[in-house]
Amino acid sequence: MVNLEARNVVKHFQHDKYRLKALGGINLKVEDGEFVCLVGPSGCGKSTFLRIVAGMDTMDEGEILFDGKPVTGTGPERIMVFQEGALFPWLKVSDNVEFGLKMAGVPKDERTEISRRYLDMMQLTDFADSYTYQLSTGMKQRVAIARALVMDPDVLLMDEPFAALDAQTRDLLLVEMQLIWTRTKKTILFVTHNVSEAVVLGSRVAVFSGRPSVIKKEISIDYKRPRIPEDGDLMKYQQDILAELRPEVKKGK
Ligand SMILES: Nc1ncnc2c1ncn2[C@@H]1O[C@H](COP(=O)(O)OP(=O)(O)OP(=O)(O)O)[C@@H](O)[C@H]1O
Repeated sequence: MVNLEARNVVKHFQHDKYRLKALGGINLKVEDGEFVCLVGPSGCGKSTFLRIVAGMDTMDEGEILFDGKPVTGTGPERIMVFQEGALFPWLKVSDNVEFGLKMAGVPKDERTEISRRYLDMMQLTDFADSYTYQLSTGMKQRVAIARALVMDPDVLLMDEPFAALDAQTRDLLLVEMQLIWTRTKKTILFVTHNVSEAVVLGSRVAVFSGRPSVIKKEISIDYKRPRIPEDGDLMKYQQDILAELRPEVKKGK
């Protein structure tokens, strides 16, 4: 079943006197429980598109449908996972994870039970009472993911969440992310500039063209999980994506 659909999404930005057309008509259908990675040249509008899907930014033309209904703003069914920097340093890890539930008026006992479950899933139980500044970057990123997951959204929107991580931590999180997806069956839209990351995570990869961007090609990754970046059989998919991407990056230069 399709639960998220972008129809001809167009977005301009004003730069002094120049009106920049960022999104040139994005069309994308995402089935319930799919993991779709968005790749494209720098500045093509991936983050802009994700913000529009989240309801945090508006579009000039087109529409986003969730379960067939137009999206008109933010909603609890679509949650953006912010970078680890968006955590609250004055709150303990458990309170960071519970924050959205508290805002939603969920009673303390229930909040604690839910956050314990996700802290366990993210292997953070021993750090529940620590402050976020006492954690490594990878651990903070896991807190940020747990904070989104506790809200039990249908759709998780992730904008380059692993970009600031060292290679080893990223490899661990790539495996964890696949386990989380398998366990929770969430629909995930994941922006990355890293093609290897996209083929490891995605059940499908959508390649954006240069600005004004459209989705140039969608590539299904039908391959067993959990996947690791070193798996040589994934190279074929990477090459297909890079063949689409290279001319777009060159055009932009
Ligand atoms: N608030 C804004 N005001 C003006 N222009 C903007 C704004 N946000 C984005 N843009 C422009 O829109 C285009 C798309 O930006 P966006 O950040 O969505 O691209 P991206 O594909 O996510 O890039 P990257 O991969 O480098 O993060 C860029 O040319 C950028 O300059």
